[in-house]
Amino acid sequence: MAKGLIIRSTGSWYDVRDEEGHIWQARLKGKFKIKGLQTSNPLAVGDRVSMEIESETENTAVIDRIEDRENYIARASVHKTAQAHLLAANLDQALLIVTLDFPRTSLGFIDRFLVSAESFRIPVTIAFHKQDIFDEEGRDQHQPIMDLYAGLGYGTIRTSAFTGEGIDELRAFLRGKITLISGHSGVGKSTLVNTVAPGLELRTGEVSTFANKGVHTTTFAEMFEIEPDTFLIDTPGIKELGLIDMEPAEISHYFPEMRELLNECRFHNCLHINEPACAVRDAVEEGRIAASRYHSYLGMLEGNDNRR
Ligand SMILES: Nc1nc2c(ncn2[C@@H]2O[C@H](COP(=O)(O)OP(=O)(O)OP(=O)(O)O)[C@@H](O)[C@H]2O)c(=O)[nH]1
Ligand SMILES: [Zn+2]
Repeated sequence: MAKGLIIRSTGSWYDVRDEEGHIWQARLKGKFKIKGLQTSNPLAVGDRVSMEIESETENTAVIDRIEDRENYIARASVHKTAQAHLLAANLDQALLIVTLDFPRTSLGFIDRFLVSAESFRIPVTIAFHKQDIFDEEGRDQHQPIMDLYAGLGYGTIRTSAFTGEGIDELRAFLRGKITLISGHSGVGKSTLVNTVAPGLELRTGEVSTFANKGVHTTTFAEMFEIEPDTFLIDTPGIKELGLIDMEPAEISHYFPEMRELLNECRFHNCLHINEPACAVRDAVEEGRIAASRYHSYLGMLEGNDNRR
């Protein structure tokens, strides 16, 4: 019996890293029931499991137990069934890479990601990348946006793969943790990861997934060990990270600045649109809640998906 961490999933086979760092090819034991969450796939990257070694020579094992998850991320199943598709489990934190230009990441996209992460209880740090591109004025324009998110409890960091700005800080942030890395196409995710972990190719031989520019047809996440006990998760499906089964009245619970006012609205099921005596709308009018955040909120209520 050995304990391990799932670092890769291809559907029915899993790569499981044992405590010595050896990687086994493992399958799930025939009759295996997981209580609780109904998902279209039973296990995901980041799951901690117990396994029985099957063959030392063929390097195979059989998974017979899974430890309770701290958290997980999922997205609506591609086949539109009621079941969610599990993307990854036991994440310590997420790093959202954004660029205020070249290309511009919209605040709506950032807010949507933050709401999803809040719903999955994953703390987020936002990297404002490609700092080298901006002149002094452009750098200054970052500050109110960074202050907004820092004020809401999110980490913020300025980074550049070309000047090295923020790279040491980023390394320290990642050390010893399992981190989900996300950002839309073109923000420089691959470049940043390769700058933070230049030896990644040598260590995993799997870096192609990070650099892969193709259409993401696979929906299986992969975990990269960039240094001992420091893992990055790249989930192909993360761009689809949706507001799974989120009731309209629930969305404001995932805006920290709205959450703390909810008891002050007259109606307990207030949607903060045009109800009387709404504490959230008062806060927006008085500038205590940023207009951009409220705008994102209304967009999510309307089912606007802000994916671009
Ligand atoms: N100026 C500047 N450009 C950068 C920086 N980091 C990455 N880039 C450039 O941004 C472009 C996109 O970088 P990638 O690393 O391929 O971006 P990606 O986010 O992985 O993109 P996808 O693979 O499409 O998801 C490339 O031309 C990079 O050279 C940076 O810090 N500064
Ligand atoms: Zn209200």
